[in-house]
Amino acid sequence: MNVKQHPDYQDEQEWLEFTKQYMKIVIKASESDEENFRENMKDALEGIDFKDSSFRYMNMLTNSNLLRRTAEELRKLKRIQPKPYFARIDFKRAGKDTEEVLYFGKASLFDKETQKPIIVDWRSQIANLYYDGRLGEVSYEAEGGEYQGYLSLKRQYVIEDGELIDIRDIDLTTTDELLQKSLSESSSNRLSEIVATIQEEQNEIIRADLNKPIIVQGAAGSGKTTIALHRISYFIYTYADQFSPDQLMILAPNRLFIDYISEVLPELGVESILQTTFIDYVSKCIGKRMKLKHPEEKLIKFINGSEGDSVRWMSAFKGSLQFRDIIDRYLHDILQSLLPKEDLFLSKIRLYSASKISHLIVNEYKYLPYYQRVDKIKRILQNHVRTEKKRILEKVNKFYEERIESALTSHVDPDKRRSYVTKALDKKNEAISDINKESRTTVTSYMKKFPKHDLFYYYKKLTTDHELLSNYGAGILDGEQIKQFCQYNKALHREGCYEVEDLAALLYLQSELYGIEKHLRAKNVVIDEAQDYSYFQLFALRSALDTDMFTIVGDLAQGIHSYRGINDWSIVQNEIFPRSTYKTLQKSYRTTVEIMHAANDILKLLKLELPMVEPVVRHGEKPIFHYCSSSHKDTVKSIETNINKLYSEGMKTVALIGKTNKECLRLAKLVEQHTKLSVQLLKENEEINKGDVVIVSSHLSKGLEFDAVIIVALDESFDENEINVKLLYVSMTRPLHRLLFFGKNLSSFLLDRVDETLFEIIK
Ligand SMILES: Nc1ncnc2c1ncn2[C@@H]1O[C@H](COP(=O)(O)OP(=O)(O)OP(=O)(O)O)[C@@H](O)[C@H]1O
Repeated sequence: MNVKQHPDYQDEQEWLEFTKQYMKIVIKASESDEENFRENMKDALEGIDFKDSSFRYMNMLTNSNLLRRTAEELRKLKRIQPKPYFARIDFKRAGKDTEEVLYFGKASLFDKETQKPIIVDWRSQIANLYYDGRLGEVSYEAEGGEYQGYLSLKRQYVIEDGELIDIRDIDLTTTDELLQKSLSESSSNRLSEIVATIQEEQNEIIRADLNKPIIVQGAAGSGKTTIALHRISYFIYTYADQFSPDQLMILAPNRLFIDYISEVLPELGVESILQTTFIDYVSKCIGKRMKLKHPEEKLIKFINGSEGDSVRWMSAFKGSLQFRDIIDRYLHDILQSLLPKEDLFLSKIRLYSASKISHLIVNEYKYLPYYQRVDKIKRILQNHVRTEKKRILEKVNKFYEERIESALTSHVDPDKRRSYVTKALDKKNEAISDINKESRTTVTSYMKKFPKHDLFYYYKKLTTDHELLSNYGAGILDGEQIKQFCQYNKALHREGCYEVEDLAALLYLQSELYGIEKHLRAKNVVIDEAQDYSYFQLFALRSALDTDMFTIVGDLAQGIHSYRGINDWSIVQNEIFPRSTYKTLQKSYRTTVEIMHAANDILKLLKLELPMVEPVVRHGEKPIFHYCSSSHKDTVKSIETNINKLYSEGMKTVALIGKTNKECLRLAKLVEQHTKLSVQLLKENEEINKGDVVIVSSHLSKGLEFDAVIIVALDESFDENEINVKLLYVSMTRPLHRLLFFGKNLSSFLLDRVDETLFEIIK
């Protein structure tokens, strides 16, 4: 239907014009306010000097705050100007006669005179009425109360560059057309905000109790990444007064992924939030350089089946909560080693007993990391010595003064008297000088007796010292395991290396022994692709950050690091985040029904206890299998022809996925040699170039999406084992619209195990 045929077109057009005009006025006013505040600040700054009155200083601060707020407001309004709102509801509150008409957008705008909303922020409580999806009797919660009413209209708009393009009314029978439209659009390599089409089950997660951790098991393409980012936006909006965005942290699998999500954050009003990877974060916390083995090395060996079972269990063990238990036993003994055996003396007077100091370390300063407790003890002893020194000196003074006084008044021979007094004076001076000298060194030499080792010393000792590990590992590891573990770690240390699996323990030890700097202790954390974390990694993060305010999203079916990662969310919930809410997302929004059905058949091979993924109804072509020709040159030429065809059909982003980097490297060389395609061989720390055909390994493609994907197996097939199946499943769930395979046989992609009606074959 043409938008002009909509019965309310005229009214809607007028409202849009009014909103645009009003925004213009507000923007203009804010710009001139901004200018004024800037001028005021300049004046205040010019006049200010260090002796200046607090009035001028306050004036400058006020203006700078106002300037910041106005600038923020301006930025927000300018950002939403081309699309001021995306939806409307008509809602009659119970007991009221008139209906409220509310327009929802990405920021709020109020009529300055009446204080009535012109645009309501999508993150406000009342917006739930729009997202919850029902017409009729409804209710929503706000500020602790529940509000009832009647929802008579839910309407969506397509507005582009301030022009009203489409109006869609949603009733109980029509499906969400806007969602269908937005899903059928092509991707530009970047995630986008979805505020207009957030679905009910997604809305529940975005707005789930912000004071509790949440764990989300979501199918590939169910919107985990997207909604995690929307939850951050909602958090910032809700807690604008209590939290500043720099107290929030997103942990992503690699820099490529950070780049991929980073564009959508400003769109959601989320700025200056820490985005990092677990490896980078732990390195910063430790604050010392360490050589880390490239995590892919081990993964590749597992993919190729060339890594033995012993490495598998050790990798899993380093990420397990049993390893944490061993470290806890070890920490207990480290604490004991920090307790002094001797008392502290000054001039033979006992100032502090060892038991009192131990009591302070073990009980009073329990809230501090071990070595910070020791530092605190040092400060306390220094203060104590300072005050005690005065007292002791007074006592010494008094002692000699009394002696001298009585000598002076005695009747002994004057010469003897003189000699006695001189000696007494000398003794006094000597004693004073000794006390002064000793007071300067006593604490330092006392503190020297405390062992002082660094993090790596402690960790290395635990992981390579057979006797130590046998002691702490009793009941957890058997003799053979202890031997293997020590040998394996000794070999690593000989290379001067650590591996990713060591980082959980290192982070935990760092936080328990030395502490984490304040600016690194985020108050709220989002972890994406969390299935690749180990239990100990999550525990160490929670413990180091001293908060359980985590949003954890992941998909066990994509757990390609499951040899060391999570395979059961209930353990995470019960043992690490007991306050958490657990949610699942089974609907996939990314890909078509045809592609999802084929991917589901692959997923079945995993025998995981996860339900099959339900695609949102959007049809497309079946996946197509192409036989590779006997010459690689002809194969890549055929790939080129297919890619050009995909472009001509409107696909904007195309990726070639190979199983490993080695396969991709080979493919990239062949493509560059024999075709005219412009390609980018994607690396972990790179940005995606728009317009290039991306060549990416299956494990790195995790989390990304493209309009069309061609999975290629020149030399490396996907075998039927857990890790290969997961990599194939990840690769197959990357496309939005089209999926092609190029391989020697159907079995290269386990398609011989897939229902043959679900894909086509081209010879
Ligand atoms: N409610 C929605 N409206 C429109 N698009 C949506 C919606 N939910 C998800 N999408 C789209 O679906 C795609 C998949 O989303 P996202 O990447 O967040 O999923 P994911 O669960 O993190 O996937 P994966 O685990 O496969 O990486 C994205 O293109 C996203 O924009």
